[in-house]
Amino acid sequence: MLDDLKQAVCHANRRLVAEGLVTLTWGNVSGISEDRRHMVIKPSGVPYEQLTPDQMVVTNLQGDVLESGLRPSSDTPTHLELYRRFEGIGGIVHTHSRFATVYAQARRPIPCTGTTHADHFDGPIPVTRPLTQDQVANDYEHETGRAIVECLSQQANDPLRLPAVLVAGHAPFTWGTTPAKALDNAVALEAVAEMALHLQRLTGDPIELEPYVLAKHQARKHGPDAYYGQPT
Ligand SMILES: O=C(CO)[C@@H](O)[C@@H](O)COP(=O)(O)O
Repeated sequence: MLDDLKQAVCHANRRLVAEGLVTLTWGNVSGISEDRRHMVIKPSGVPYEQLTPDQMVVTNLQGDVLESGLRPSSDTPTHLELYRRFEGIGGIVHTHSRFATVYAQARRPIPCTGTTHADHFDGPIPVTRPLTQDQVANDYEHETGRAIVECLSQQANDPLRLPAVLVAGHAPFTWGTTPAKALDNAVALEAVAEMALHLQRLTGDPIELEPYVLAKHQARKHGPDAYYGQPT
C-alpha cells in the first residue's frame, strides 16, 4: 500500500540528516496520498540511518494506524491538523534545526532581510501563540497543530507561499506540495534564519527587505509569469 509515498517519505526523513537539519531523532517528515485519505509518516524515535520504506507508518486522517508494527511519530496529530485544514499541502517537515529553533524559542518571527528569503517565503516567518497549561496537559500535539493552523489563518499569504511557521518555545514546521519540497523549504528556512541572526548581530537591528523587492522575487519564481528556473 502506498509504496511510492513510503519511499518518498523515507527518503525525505533520511535527507534530514544529510542536510544537517536534525540532532538525534529530533524531527520528522510525512506525506499525504493523492486522494488525501492516508498519511505516511516516520515511526517515532527510530534513528534515521535505520529507517526503511516498509517501516513508514500509514494512518487515516483521524490518526488511526492502518499499517506498520511501529508507533507513528509523536507529532502525528500536529501533521494531521495541517493536512485536514490546507488541501494544497502534500508534505510536512518538523525539525529542531538550530537557527530556526533559536527564533522559535525566542518567540521572534524571522524577518525577511533579503532576496534569499523572498525567493522561498512571502514575508516574515510567523510564531504561534503559546499553548495554555490545559492544552499541553490534555491534547498537546493536536493543540500544537491548531495553533499553527490559527497562526496561518491570520496571515494574508497563501500557506504554500509562506510554507513555514515557528512553534513558540518549540521549533519550526515547514510544508510543500510534496515531502521533498517541504524538505527543501526546511533547508531554506534554516539558511535564512542563520543569515537573519548574523545580520542582526552585525547591524543591531534586522534590515527588512523593501516590500517591492520581496514582491518581485515571489512573482519571478512563483507568479503566473515566473521565469526563475526551467518550465516544469
Ligand atoms: O519535537 C519533538 C521533541 O521536542 C519531536 O518532534 C522529535 O523529538 C521527534 O519525535 P518523533 O521521533 O517524530 O516521535
